[in-house]
Amino acid sequence: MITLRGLTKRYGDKTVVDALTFVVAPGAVTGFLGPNGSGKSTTMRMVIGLDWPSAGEVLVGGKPYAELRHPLREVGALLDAKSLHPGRSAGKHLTAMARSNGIPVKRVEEVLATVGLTDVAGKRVGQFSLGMGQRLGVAGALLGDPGVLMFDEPVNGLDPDGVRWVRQLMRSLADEGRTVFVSSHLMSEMQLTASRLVVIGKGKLLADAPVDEFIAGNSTSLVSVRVPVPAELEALAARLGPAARPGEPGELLVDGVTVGQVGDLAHELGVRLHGLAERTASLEQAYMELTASSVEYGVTA
Ligand SMILES: Nc1ncnc2c1ncn2[C@@H]1O[C@H](COP(=O)(O)OP(=O)(O)OP(=O)(O)O)[C@@H](O)[C@H]1O
Repeated sequence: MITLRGLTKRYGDKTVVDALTFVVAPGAVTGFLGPNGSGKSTTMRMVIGLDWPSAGEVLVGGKPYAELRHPLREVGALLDAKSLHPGRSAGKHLTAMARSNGIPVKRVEEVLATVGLTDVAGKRVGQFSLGMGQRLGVAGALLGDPGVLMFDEPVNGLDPDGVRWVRQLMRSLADEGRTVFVSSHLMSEMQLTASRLVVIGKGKLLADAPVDEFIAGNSTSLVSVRVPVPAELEALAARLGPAARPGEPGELLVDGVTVGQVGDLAHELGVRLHGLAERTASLEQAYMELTASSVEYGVTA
């Protein structure tokens, strides 16, 4: 479990993490979302003691990171996959990590196999592709077999196979009862991977909810109705009033009604339909609506 209580970080007069209070629970993948510069990496860095809070606290399994006796056995993190010694082999890198953290060296082979790098264990890290570097970072996070795992943009640079692999890995780690906290900008991927979401904007908490609840609460579902005859489309639109607005040519988008209600009304008016469907909101839509006012470097159309 990761517990944040009023966690705050200031750089000069800029507050980049602003009084965050939430709990990342075990047994689930929790997605950590927010626009560029919203403070996700800074928050994660404070969890593992790489940055000091200006105020508040963050606990891992009930303790501040500095008080953990065997930190790598409690919390594993992939924060910056590029911060590796380029001249060292993957195997040597992990062995050094294991030795300095009291982890049995036989774990190195196990985690190399888990991330699919066994065959390149002797290769120098400097020759690794971006995806291989990400896999090695994940291996490092898993090395101490920790109960808490944190990944900052883990699918960055991975091919579709790698993306699917990360998704399955995150889910299986959560199924084993671990706490999995993962940041990403890929909404469709988060929708598939996470069961809970924490969303921040300009350092402040915007949402902390199960994915389904988040989508339902931050987006509007619409009914799309397609009418081939323009006069009939107009008649239907007139009866629906302000709830209806034009979509694509020959389409109306209707707010706050069910598919059944629109179908019944069309029947009553003798309007012929070529399509009638519910447009369910995606996580991306819900996220865009929630964070619209928190985007720091956005462009206005
Ligand atoms: N060492 C530092 N000194 C001053 N400002 C910093 C420092 N580290 C981060 N910041 C600022 O803090 C803010 C939050 O940055 P952070 O990297 O945590 O955001 P993020 O949500 O991870 O962004 P991204 O999605 O782009 O990775 C940014 O405005 C950044 O410029």
